[in-house]
Amino acid sequence: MTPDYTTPAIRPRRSALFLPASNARAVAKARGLDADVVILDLEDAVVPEAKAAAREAAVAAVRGGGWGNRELVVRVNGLDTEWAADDLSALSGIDADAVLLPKVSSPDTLAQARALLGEGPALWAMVETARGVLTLPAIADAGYGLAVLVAGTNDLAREMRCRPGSSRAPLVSALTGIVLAARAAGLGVLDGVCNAIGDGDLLDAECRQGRDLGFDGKTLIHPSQIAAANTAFAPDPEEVAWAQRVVDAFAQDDRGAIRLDGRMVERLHLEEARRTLALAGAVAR
Ligand SMILES: CC(C)(COP(=O)(O)OP(=O)(O)OC[C@H]1O[C@@H](n2cnc3c(N)ncnc32)[C@H](O)[C@@H]1OP(=O)(O)O)[C@@H](O)C(=O)NCCC(=O)NCCSC(=O)C[C@H](O)C(=O)O
Ligand SMILES: [Mg+2]
Repeated sequence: MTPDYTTPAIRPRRSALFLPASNARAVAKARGLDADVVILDLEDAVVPEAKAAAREAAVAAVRGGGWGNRELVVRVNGLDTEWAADDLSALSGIDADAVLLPKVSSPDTLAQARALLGEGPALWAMVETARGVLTLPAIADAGYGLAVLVAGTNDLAREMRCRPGSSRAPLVSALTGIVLAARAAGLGVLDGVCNAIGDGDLLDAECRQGRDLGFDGKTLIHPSQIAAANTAFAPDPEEVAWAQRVVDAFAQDDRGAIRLDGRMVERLHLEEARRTLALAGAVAR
């Protein structure tokens, strides 16, 4: 039977922390951090001379356990590089939650990766090439155990030759496209990284923007960024209180649309409210 890689229950993915798999100190530290997802990187954060050692370290880190409820993901090198086949075969059959593929520009990349990986971890795909953005529906619908799309804003900005600035305006249409493709295919979706370590205002603004665009969470590069993402991508107390009021109101009134606090509320809002409560409950757990 083909494994079901989609996530039936709500799984918070507010914060997804990248770290080089070659950095033993960071790997040890990550086991105690409050990130929902830890991504051990074999790609851009690891220099060519360290690729083999990083791969061994990633496998050892997965096998070593101690990750608690965090989702553990390994980002492999691009399928067109000399390292990808070894990365994927080393990860086949081990207990990572997912393998993150960089620079996915077509469904073929997912097919090739799945063939090398065999059954096992889900696939997550980075959308960070112009071609990848233009091919989004086919990628998102391709199957092969694809569970999450991840925006790669650094590579995308480089390819587009745009200047995102603090508003990220030049990237917004691509970010929206990534969210739309993920939602249409029932996938999770994560925003790109904020490179400015120590600029709390910029990080907060990017987190709010990502949340408002519809992302589930944000990829991060430093432990100091986790708290901001965890706060921004969790329902706040007012949202939770409103969601509970919507659920309670529909329990008393079975019409399709009702009036609550001077606003029209429909059954679609009830679904949304139930999701908010489920996410808040999952975060609390
Ligand atoms: C960016 C860094 C290189 C900064 O490193 P450094 O200045 O050494 O950090 P600190 O001195 O502030 O570190 C303090 C302690 O925290 C640990 N640490 C640092 N970063 C991490 C981390 N990401 N995860 C876990 N722990 C971390 C340090 O080890 C220190 O610990 P201790 O000594 O015990 O106190 C560095 O932060 C870093 O390497 N970040 C991750 C870089 C990375 O993975 N990049 C690739 C992914 S992003 C990407 O590729 C984007 C995408 O593809 C796109 O195209 O957009
Ligand atoms: Mg990238």
